Amino acid sequence: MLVVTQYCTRAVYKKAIRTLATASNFVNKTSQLDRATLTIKDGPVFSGNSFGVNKNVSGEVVFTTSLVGYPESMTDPSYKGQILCFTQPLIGNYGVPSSTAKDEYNLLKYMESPSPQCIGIVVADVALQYSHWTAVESLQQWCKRSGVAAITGVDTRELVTYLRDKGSSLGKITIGEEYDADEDAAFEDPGSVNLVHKVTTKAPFHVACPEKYSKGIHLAVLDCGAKENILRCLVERGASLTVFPYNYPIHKIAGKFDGLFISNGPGDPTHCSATIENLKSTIKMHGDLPIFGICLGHQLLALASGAKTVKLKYGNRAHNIPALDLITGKCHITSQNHGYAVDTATLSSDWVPYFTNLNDLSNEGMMHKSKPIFSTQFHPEAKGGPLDTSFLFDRFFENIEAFRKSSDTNATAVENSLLVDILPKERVF
Ligand SMILES: NC(=O)CC[C@H](N)C(=O)O
Repeated sequence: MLVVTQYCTRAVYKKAIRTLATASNFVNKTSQLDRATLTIKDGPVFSGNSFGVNKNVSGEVVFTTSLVGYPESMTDPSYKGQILCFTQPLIGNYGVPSSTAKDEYNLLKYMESPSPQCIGIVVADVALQYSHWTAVESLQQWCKRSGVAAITGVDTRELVTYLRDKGSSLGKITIGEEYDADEDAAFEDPGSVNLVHKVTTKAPFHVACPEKYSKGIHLAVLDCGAKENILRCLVERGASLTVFPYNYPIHKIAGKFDGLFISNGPGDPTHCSATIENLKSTIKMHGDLPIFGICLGHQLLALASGAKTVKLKYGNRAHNIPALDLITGKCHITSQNHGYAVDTATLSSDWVPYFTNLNDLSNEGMMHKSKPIFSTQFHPEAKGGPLDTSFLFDRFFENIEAFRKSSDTNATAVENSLLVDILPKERVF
């Protein structure tokens, strides 16, 4: 109260007092919610309360230690089919922003895709009331409306200690009466199917760069489940984008573009064998083309170059993971969400590792020794935050500028000849 009186005008002080009075009347009524159970396959069972859709779900249970960004994480297509546990104990207190608001590039303003991609969430303490200037609904309303099962009241410390010890596990959220082991249905493993197929655009679409920013650059993007902010990071640097389904024979048309970007996406990268073959051909046929891959894009590029990927014990999902730049010796704080990693020891002699994770020493990136190709395991576009490695997009654009100077491609003419005007302007579901 002292703080309030010291720094406020009388009117603001009165308003603050009213707010405090309301807050003291407020009870987070989670005990009035339906019962729910989180069951880990061959592991512990947690009782709690349901605040999401009234539906039982089953999937891989993973955890993120990020403190903010639950709307961005939940709409990240890389979480497709997973049950996501937040270790930050209070989730929902700033509500959920609009799922449909667009920015000046016709990209989603707040979300990474139009709806949640994880099938369930697990929290210690959901905030049923929220406050934020961008919020249009509560986390509870959003989960109910968009079909996400959600359980609160779980000791997430115990759950995460178990997952770190035993590794990412399959699990189920069941709503209603206490869990009955006899009614056990099969645990679904979303990782056993090609999840990229479910999230990729079904047909090419075009994101135009507004004239005032345009540098006349035209990029091809392979959409394996691209986060909206990745597209924004490319367009706001002056490129228009033609975004292709993940298995499009990109090698056949890559020569018409100023660069190729390969996006993030869900599941095991080895499921995308057509993409891996297409990338192999692209690198062989278009040796000077600048290429940049993020997360799954990095793993696909590594597989195309002959390296191998491995499944991590429990993955890296956080917004504060240190990655050492092996070229400059600088350490960057990075945003991550992945369960697989490239095995550095298997990189072929044409490639060098670019970054290393300073927590578990796993591979965080690679770079071709002579071609303008590099990729990172972490997310330089980082929604939500931190932005430390956004310079990698600038680096990609430096490669693009150098390529444009040395090649005679007229991207604008090619863009027109591809009839991009008649392509859809957003992802095709
Ligand atoms: N964010 C991503 O692109 C994730 C890549 C891959 N699905 C993994 O889990 O490792």
